[in-house]
Amino acid sequence: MERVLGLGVGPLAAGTVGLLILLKVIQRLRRKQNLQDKVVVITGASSGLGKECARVFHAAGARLILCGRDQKRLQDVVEELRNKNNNGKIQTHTPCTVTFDLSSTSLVSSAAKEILKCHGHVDVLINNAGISYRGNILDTHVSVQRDVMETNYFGPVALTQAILPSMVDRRSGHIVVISSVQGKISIPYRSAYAASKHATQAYFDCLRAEVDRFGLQVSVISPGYIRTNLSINAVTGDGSQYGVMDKTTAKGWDPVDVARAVLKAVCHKQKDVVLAGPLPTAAVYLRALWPALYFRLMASRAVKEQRVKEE
Ligand SMILES: NC(=O)C1=CN([C@@H]2O[C@H](COP(=O)(O)OP(=O)(O)OC[C@H]3O[C@@H](n4cnc5c(N)ncnc54)[C@H](OP(=O)(O)O)[C@@H]3O)[C@@H](O)[C@H]2O)C=CC1
Ligand SMILES: CCCCCCCCCCCCCCCC(=O)OCC(=O)COP(=O)(O)O
Repeated sequence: MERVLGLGVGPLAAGTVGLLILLKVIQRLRRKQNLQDKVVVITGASSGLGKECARVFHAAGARLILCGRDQKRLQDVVEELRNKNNNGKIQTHTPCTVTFDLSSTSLVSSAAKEILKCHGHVDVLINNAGISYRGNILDTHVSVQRDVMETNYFGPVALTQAILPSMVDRRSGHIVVISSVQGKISIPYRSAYAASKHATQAYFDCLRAEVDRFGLQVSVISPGYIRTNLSINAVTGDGSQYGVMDKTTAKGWDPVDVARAVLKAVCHKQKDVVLAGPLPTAAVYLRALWPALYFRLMASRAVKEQRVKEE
């Protein structure tokens, strides 16, 4: 009898599992967004991760609107993409550019009007632009804390809120924000940056819940270190440029891999993605599950880093 049952249940179980996997694959394919001809806005498209996102989304056939503060650098990206050979399978488009400083709310709202004029609507908004910070809280002007918040938090908030009504009207749209592992955990000497990224995480989590009923998507991407000019461009406590390529940044992820992960998050409508190695990922869990130990580790990290600076 057992043998009969064994013979009967084995193939039945295997069949059920196979069917479930097939259903999952079909569900995934149905949910997958095709980017051909989609209107994709990328802030901070002149360098680093934003520029790689421009390459990846352009190759996928998206109609890009590239944003940054420097028209010449944006135009260089446009020229590069215009001259790119595609294999003919995907129709690519020459990107538009919109130049503005994210840290000024009034400039952002007029830029949003310009963005909407390009193609009449936006399918995907990638809030990527940002600036980092290096400094001791004791020596940091409050104005620096505010400035980082303006660029990293209020800028994306203002741009998102200016584009959002048109997405709600169309019952369609995807808002992406590039946060950081530092949107989930704070490490010493990054107060302004970590605070701006924590605020970003909170705001976009609220947004996701509020716009779900209109069929809109929100993705928060939290990368670890990426090989870009972020540390060079970082501000210090007195507002001057840090100007150093940190070892952690130089050894970071290739921005191409992060840009591909952003594309995947859009295609598969992923809500919250952490793109980091085992140690930062473990740190995120430790902060949530055993905060006292995490705080101890961070306090000794702060002392060690201070000692290195003083040597
Ligand atoms: N590199 C890393 O280790 C990590 C980066 N990130 C995040 O990735 C995002 C991209 O940074 P990354 O590519 O690394 O750094 P980069 O310094 O290379 O790029 C930053 C981009 O942001 C734009 N930008 C900066 N300030 C403003 C502003 N006030 N208004 C408009 N645009 C502005 C810059 O454009 P322009 O100067 O031409 O205006 C530039 O294109 C940031 O949000 C960063 O926090 C997250 C985790 C790790
Ligand atoms: C169960 C064992 C857990 C052990 C945890 C030990 C704690 C290790 C701390 C690791 C800290 C990782 C910090 C990662 C920071 C990071 O990746 O930031 C990404 C950025 O945004 C980089 O910006 P920056 O300007 O800081 O270069």
